[in-house]
Amino acid sequence: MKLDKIPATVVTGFLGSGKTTLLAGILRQITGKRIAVIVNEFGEQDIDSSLLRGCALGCDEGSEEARASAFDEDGGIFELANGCICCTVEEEFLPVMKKLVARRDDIDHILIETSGLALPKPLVQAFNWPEVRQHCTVDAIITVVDGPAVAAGRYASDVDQVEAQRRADDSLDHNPSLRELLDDQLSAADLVLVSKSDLLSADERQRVEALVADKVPASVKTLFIDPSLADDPARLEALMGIGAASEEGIDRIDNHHDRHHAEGAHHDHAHDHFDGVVIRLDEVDAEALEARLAELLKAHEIYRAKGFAAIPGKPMRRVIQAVGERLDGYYDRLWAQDEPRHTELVIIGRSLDREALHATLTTAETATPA
Ligand SMILES: Nc1nc2c(ncn2[C@@H]2O[C@H](COP(=O)(O)OP(=O)(O)OP(=O)(O)O)[C@@H](O)[C@H]2O)c(=O)[nH]1
Repeated sequence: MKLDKIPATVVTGFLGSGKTTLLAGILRQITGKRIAVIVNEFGEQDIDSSLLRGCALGCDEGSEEARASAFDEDGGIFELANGCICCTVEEEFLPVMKKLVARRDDIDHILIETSGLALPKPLVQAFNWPEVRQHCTVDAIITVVDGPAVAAGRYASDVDQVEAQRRADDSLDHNPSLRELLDDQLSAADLVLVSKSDLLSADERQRVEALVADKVPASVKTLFIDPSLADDPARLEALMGIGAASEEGIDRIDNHHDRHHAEGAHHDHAHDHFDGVVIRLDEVDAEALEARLAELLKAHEIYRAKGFAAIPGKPMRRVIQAVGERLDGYYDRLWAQDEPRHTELVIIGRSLDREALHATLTTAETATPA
């Protein structure tokens, strides 16, 4: 039986901002991970779920069996089509989460795409319900911002779309303006992805960057993405926090970093370049580690940190994950008898200085290695 919690990534962002494109890219690329997807259609008649369907739990042939055993009826995609997810948390979202919790041995990660009109906070609060909290954890709230729409000032003025959607569905209790929605979605964000950066000029990019920076704290980072990100599974997976706390995930990032630097890689993608480093430490003080991580998240261009820690006197290892202002830790499993008790963290970001990060984190170690 699984002792660790299933991480859930919430992807929010306004209508048409690129949430489904991002999720479909992830589901197409990621292999060997069993991913359940909750998608909140809200008046769109199945479009998003049909795009995603067939990709959940992997698109490759090898996953067919896993799909059949884990999600007989639904293929891994759970549609919440009866209204905006934040207005129907109790009736719609919780029952699906309970269903997933019951099948937790078959699920590695949950991806949730909210409707473009949803306010993410009520959804996140639902993770505090006892049945859900015990087995699931919010990995990150990722807010997708439509770069060209923000650059063109559409969020400030175009309230008509919201009105039209609201009239189309009685269960939408709130009536936010686009500006309010953007503010709310940004204030909940642990990480902001600005989509369609391939369509932005340098000036527009700066405008969007300034607008977002004005609304999020220093720890919450903004990354510009375009469709080419979908061709880069290692970094896409790392960015989304999928599998990064596993030994295998850590090795992949480590190898990718070393190869990348050995090749002196040059990227001219429209999306921001980002990379991962692995930090290895001995036993650490849990509080000190979290405090050091919080400092680093503010001071460096870190998109997320994930891994596990050995805490003195604790027979179980502690999973650590940090993104934006979200810093979580929980004990997931016993250290095996022949397993060395050590701490390993993957840090994903831009222009990362491994030595500097190590120098800060090593102060959380409780004993100097022999
Ligand atoms: N040029 C460009 N187009 C993009 C990008 N991401 C998404 N799109 C396009 O933007 C449109 C909307 O994308 P979706 O992924 O459906 O957006 P969404 O946020 O899921 O939309 P809703 O489900 O309506 O809320 C589609 O036509 C995509 O092909 C991008 O990075 N660059």
